[in-house]
Amino acid sequence: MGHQMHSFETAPALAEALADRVAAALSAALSARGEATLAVSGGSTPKAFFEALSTRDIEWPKIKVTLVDERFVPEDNPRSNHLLVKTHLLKNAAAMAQFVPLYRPEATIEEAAITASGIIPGMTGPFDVVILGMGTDGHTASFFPGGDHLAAALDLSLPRRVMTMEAPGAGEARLTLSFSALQDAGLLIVHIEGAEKKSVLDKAISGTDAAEMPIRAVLERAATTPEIYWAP
Ligand SMILES: O=C1O[C@H](COP(=O)(O)O)[C@@H](O)[C@H](O)[C@H]1O
Repeated sequence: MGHQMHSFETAPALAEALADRVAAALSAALSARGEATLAVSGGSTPKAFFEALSTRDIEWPKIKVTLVDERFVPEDNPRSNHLLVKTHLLKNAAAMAQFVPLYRPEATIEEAAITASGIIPGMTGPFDVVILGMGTDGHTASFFPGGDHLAAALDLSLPRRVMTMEAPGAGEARLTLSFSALQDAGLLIVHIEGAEKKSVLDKAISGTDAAEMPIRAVLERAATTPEIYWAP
């Protein structure tokens, strides 16, 4: 399996181009089916892209947005990916989107994963668009090296679902979509920025062990060819 590389001179140029690309993919899905689904990542990288996408003139009320992963913390926690999306994406035209959070206020994270699996979009068929990030440890979504459920999360024979993940480098316990739910998106993007992440990506490309660098599962085994958007 290969990948397609899109390199930009600046992060703002990447944000605008990626917003155009995602908006076009969502519009195409809306024309075909009357609805569209988008799963986005958290972290610090997507902020400018979210801001740009929020201004695109598409039929946001018909678009369901969710997260590829989330910490098991409520929306008002500063480390919540929901808070990030609310602050930077669900505004301007995109304020009308249907956001479906991964976090559920259940007593345990296991119960939250079961509840979320029954509610969030993308559990019965491919997402129209998935935006992945990547950490400098090679994690993507909450597929962390050393994660307690990493093997199951990457197992394509297992159904689409929301899973729990704990790992030494993850901080809080996490909720994550399974790889089976992400890898066949109509448009599969890996969005990374900076020289350090480029060298992490190069290292990932030069090896095969997904347990060491889970982003390799995306690069090697995704049904949809991943498109990497990178700027220094
Ligand atoms: O923990 C996470 O980190 C990755 C990468 O985040 P960044 O801050 O380095 O951009 C992100 O893709 C993931 O959604 C998030 O939960």
